[in-house]
Amino acid sequence: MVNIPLLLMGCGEVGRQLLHHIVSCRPLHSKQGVMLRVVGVCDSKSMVAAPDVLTSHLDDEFLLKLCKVKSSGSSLQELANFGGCQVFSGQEIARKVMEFAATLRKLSGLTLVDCSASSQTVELLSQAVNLDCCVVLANKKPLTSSLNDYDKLVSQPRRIRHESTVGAGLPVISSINRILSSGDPIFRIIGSLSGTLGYVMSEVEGGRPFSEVVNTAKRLGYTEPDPRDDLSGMDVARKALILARLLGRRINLDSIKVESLYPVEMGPDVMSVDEFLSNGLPLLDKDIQNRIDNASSKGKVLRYVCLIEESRCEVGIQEVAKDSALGRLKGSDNVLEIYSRCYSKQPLVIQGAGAGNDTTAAGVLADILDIQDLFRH
Ligand SMILES: NC(=O)C1=CN([C@@H]2O[C@H](COP(=O)(O)OP(=O)(O)OC[C@H]3O[C@@H](n4cnc5c(N)ncnc54)[C@H](OP(=O)(O)O)[C@@H]3O)[C@@H](O)[C@H]2O)C=CC1
Ligand SMILES: N[C@@H](CC=O)C(=O)O
Repeated sequence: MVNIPLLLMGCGEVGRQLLHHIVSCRPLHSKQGVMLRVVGVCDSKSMVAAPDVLTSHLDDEFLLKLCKVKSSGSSLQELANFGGCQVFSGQEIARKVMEFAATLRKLSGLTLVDCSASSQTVELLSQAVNLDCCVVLANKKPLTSSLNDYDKLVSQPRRIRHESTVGAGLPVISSINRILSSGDPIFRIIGSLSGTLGYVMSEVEGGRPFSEVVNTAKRLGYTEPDPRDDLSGMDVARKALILARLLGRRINLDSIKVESLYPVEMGPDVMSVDEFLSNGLPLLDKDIQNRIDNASSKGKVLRYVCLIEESRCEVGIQEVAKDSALGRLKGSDNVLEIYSRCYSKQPLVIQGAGAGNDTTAAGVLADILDIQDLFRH
C-alpha cells in the first residue's frame, strides 16, 4: 500500500469538497493500493493535526465532522473537544507544519495541498519545497507572486501539481506540459478561462440581470470568495500568468493588461463583499446589458478573453462571433485553443466545466494521485 501523508491548507468550499472526495473514494483508492493519510488541516487561524503524524492520521469520521463544523461557520478550535487531535493557532502553525515536514521526510515525505485563496501561503510552501515536500495547488496566488517565489515552487517539477489553478478540473496544465516536453513549441493560446464570467455573459445574453446572475454564480460555487476577483479580471489574469510562465515567459501580474467590469469606487477597500453584492452590483446592470445588446445588434456576443501570443499577454472583454468556439460557450464552461507546431492550423481544443467546487476538488485529488510514485518505497 502506498501511503501519502497530506496536510490541507484551507477548508472552505473546495477544501471541504476535497475531504469529501477523499473519504468517498476510499474503496477505489484501496483497490489501487493507495492510502491518503490526512495528517493535518488548517484554516486562516488554526490547524488540527493527528496526535503523531508519523503513526496516525485524522480518521474519516473526524474529517466529516470537521467539514460540518467549518460549513456551519465555526472555528477549527471547536474540534479540540472532539478529541483525537492536536490544535495549533497563530504563528505556531507554520512552525508545526515544518516540523511535520521534517519528521515525515525521514519516512515517506509530505504533500501540502493549498486550497486556500490566500497570498500568504507562498512562504510556507517554499520552505516546504526545500524539505522535499510535494505541493498541490488549487490556489493561484502562490504561482502568481514574484518570479523568485515562482522559481522556488517549481524548482522540483516532479513534486508540484496545480491542474486546478487553470480550468478547474480540465486537463490544461498537463496537456501544455506534454506538448512542451515533446519539443513542440506553443506560440498562441486563446480562450475563455473564467467559469464565472462565461456563465455571467451567457446568462445576461439570455435576459437575466447582471447582479442576479453574479449572485447565482457565487451560490453555485463558480466565483472566488470575493466575486470582485472574477469581475475585475484579476482571476483570469492570474490564470494567464500561470500559462505564460509555463511557456517560459519571465513576466509578472502587473505586465498583463486587465479590464475590470466594476469601477474602483466599488473595490474591496471601499465596500464589503456583502455590500458589493447587494448594493453595488445592481448599479452595473444597465451598463452591462447595454454592452451586450450593442454586441448582439452586430450579431456578436461578449466574452472575457485571454490571449497569450508572442510578447502579448492580455485579458479583457471582446466582441466575438456568435458561432465561434468562444461565442458558443454556455454556462460555466471554459474553452482553450492551443496552437503549436503540431497543432498549427487546427488548434488543440480543451473545453468543459471550468469552475465549481466538485470539479475543482476532483482536479486536486487527481493531482495528488498523480504524484503517488514519489511515495513508493
Ligand atoms: N471554486 C472554483 O471553481 C475554483 C476555485 N479555485 C481556487 O480554490 C481556492 C479555494 O476556493 P474556495 O474554497 O471557494 O475559498 P473559501 O474562501 O471557501 O475557502 C478558503 C479557505 O482558506 C482558508 N485560509 C485563508 N487563509 C489561509 C491561510 N493563510 N492558510 C490556510 N488556510 C487559509 C480559509 O480559512 P477560514 O475558514 O478561516 O476563512 C478557508 O477555509 C481558491 O484559491 C480558488 O481560486 C480554483 C479553481 C476553481
Ligand atoms: N472563480 C474561478 C474559479 C476557477 O478558477 C472562475 O470563475 O473561473
